[in-house]
Amino acid sequence: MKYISTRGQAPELTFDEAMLTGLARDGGLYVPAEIPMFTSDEIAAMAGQTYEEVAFRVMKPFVGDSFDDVELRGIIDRAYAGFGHAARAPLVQLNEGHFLLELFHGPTLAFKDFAMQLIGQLFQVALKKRNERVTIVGATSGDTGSAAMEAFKGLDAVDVFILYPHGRVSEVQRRQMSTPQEANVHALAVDGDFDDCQAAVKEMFNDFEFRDGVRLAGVNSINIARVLAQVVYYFSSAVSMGAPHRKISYTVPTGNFGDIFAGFVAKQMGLPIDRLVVATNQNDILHRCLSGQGYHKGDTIPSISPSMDIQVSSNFERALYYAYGQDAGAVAQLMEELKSGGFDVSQGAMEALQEVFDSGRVSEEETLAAIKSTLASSGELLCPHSAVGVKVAEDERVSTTPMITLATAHPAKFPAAVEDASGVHPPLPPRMADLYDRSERVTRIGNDLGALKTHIKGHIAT
Ligand SMILES: Cc1ncc(COP(=O)(O)O)c(C=O)c1O
Ligand SMILES: N[C@@H](CCOP(=O)(O)O)C(=O)O
Repeated sequence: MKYISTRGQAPELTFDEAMLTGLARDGGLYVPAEIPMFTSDEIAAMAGQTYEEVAFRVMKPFVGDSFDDVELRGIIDRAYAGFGHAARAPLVQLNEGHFLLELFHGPTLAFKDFAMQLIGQLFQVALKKRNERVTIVGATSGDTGSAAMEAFKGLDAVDVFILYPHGRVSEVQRRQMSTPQEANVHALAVDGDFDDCQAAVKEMFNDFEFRDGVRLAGVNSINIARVLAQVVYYFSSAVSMGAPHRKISYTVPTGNFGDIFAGFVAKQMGLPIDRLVVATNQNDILHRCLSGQGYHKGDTIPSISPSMDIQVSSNFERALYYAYGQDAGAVAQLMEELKSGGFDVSQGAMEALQEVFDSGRVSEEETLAAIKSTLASSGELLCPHSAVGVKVAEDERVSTTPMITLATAHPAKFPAAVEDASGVHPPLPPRMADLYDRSERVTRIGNDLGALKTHIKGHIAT
């Protein structure tokens, strides 16, 4: 299996090379040169298998020769051993035809753990074989950062620097990033928003002297391995609902478009997904774009679903690549236009996007109301991001196809908003009960690329 850049000017790589490379050297994002397809029989045979077995079958064609079967099975088993639910990603019913896929039973209580725990293991094995070390720099609006620190803390061959927007993550998210005491993980509170953090990471990748000097790697959804690991739970959930003999739709609380892009990949692999519904909060650039208004940046407005406070949605580039018929030149041109504020999507590409994706936007009041009404009607306490998804799913459901909404984080990560909406204070799981007593270690830093690079170079273990 080979991986190619959405902008067409970077070398073709194998799975492990693409994973360790992160951003392509032409500024684009790696995608599989060909998306593998499963037959109906192969999909049907996944029913009743463990999550780990489904992960093996789904990941194997993407991994190719980069890891042998014994290595891959061991990696998958270690990745999910620490999850707090035997099913890993359990489905619960909210009402007739509407189900919730709980993706928050991992070590940091968000869906990011599914991919991050896996790539933590993949990195370890790959770096050991190559006898190399890397510097991971990541941007987070709260959840990627804590998941990355958890997956990579204490590893010899990796230093991790996580940039998060100062004052714009929840207190639990901040403490999850600032309290690990392992010397190889570093939390950097940047004076800016998530888009500033993500832009800084991409600029570091585009500065080849810095990139090669520190041997830069990325674990944001820039990294194709991250996105592919998220394909697995579309398969595990769909087969448990009757796929391939039944179509399923998904609603996905969306920010950087990685999670829903994983759903797009699952659909291309033959999973009978009917609609993929993008649910946004008031930072609704994706909803506006999918409604035909072009992709034009606005200001990021802080919300009660802070992990989705994103304007430049990194993986939308991958969706555009397919919508433009894999025309890398067209994608490169659009990304050039984005630097000056945005672009309009051609009619053909818009039709291709709308053939797969629907979208909806949810206000702050509606998010609070969705938390309250879902608790009353089903007993499920939602985090604000999942509530955005549930609200859009309820609005968008027009067919008899079952709808699965992805519950992307545990309510205890956002206790203030959840309590405000429902009157219920969601407790942290017992293993994290002392989070507020642990000492914090964080560096406050300006939104200044030079200062960030200097800080990182000065704190890498040699
Ligand atoms: C809790 C939560 N929900 C939803 C999202 C949006 O996911 P994506 O960025 O993959 O669109 C994020 C951030 O990634 C998140 O942390
Ligand atoms: N919401 C994310 C933003 C980064 O997304 P990623 O999927 O590209 O890592 C977060 O929680 O950090």
